[in-house]
Amino acid sequence: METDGTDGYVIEAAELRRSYTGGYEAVSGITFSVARGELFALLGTNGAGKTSTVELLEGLAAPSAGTVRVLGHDPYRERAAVRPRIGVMLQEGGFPSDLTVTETVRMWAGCTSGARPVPEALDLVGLGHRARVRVKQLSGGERRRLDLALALLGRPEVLFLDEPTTGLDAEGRRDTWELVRELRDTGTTVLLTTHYLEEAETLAERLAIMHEGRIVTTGTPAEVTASRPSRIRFVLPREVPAARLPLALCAAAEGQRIEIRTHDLQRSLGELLRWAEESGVRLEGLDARSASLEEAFLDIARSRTDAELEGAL
Ligand SMILES: Nc1ncnc2c1ncn2[C@@H]1O[C@H](COP(=O)(O)OP(=O)(O)OP(=O)(O)O)[C@@H](O)[C@H]1O
Repeated sequence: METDGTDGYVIEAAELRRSYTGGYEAVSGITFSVARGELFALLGTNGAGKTSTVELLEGLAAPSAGTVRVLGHDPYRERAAVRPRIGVMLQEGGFPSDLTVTETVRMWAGCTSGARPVPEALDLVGLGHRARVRVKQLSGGERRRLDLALALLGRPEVLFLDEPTTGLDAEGRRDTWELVRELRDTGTTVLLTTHYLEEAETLAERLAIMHEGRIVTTGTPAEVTASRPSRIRFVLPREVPAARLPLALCAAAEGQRIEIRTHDLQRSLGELLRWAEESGVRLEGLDARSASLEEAFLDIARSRTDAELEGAL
């Protein structure tokens, strides 16, 4: 394997910016790095700038400012050095739809150095049984898998997956997760963008959440969720007003529906259950859960918007 000259980081972005014609800045100075063999997820609200960022990393466009290195090279200026070592799964592959699955992969293999045998690539993504089918007859999920087969064809050291499981059913999604994990376990570095927070929570070792062109938070999934509150929800019986809840439990009430947000789930839940027991109150639909990435994400999107609103006043 070639040395990357990067002290273990195979992707490095520093103060990266990207402006489109007309001056709109979609990426506004982001800095992050991905270590060899790491699975890093880039998350964000719609239009946050994820695809614009990934295209810079893939060398499909040049940044308007800042630097990007992939495997120690500038992926735009030194494309010839980088391209054979990366695999790219775009959001929409766009294949000639009259070709069969095998013909499509074979055609792609012709442009890929050291390509895997076609049957191996198809088996990897669970498309072996569809080898003779024309691309136009594939389902949306099967097309996504064909996209993935093409990205994996050259046994890439760095794999870019842009929304890899969009359109896949639950089983297909889990199969793809399994495959992505196997690739990571064999040393492939993976940069993933996704709208599915569960996907990022399950797969990513580290992640960054983007909002309006900036990275708002970054860390391991546990670090990103750690600062967020856990929550307890339940419905009080009609005859018990929310005001009767213990003062220490800071709760939001919508009629009889109660939501408690807490940084000490065990203590708050214990206190609530003791009170309910002593008062003989039944808590309907009781649900207690630790902060998830989804809540962290929503919190970030909301608080940023609130902060911006306050700033604008
Ligand atoms: N070619 C372009 N010209 C002008 N603006 C663009 C272009 N491509 C994207 N944008 C704008 O840049 C911003 C970021 O888009 P981008 O596709 O990178 O976001 P994203 O995070 O990938 O969004 P999504 O999750 O919706 O796919 C958006 O406001 C988008 O409208």
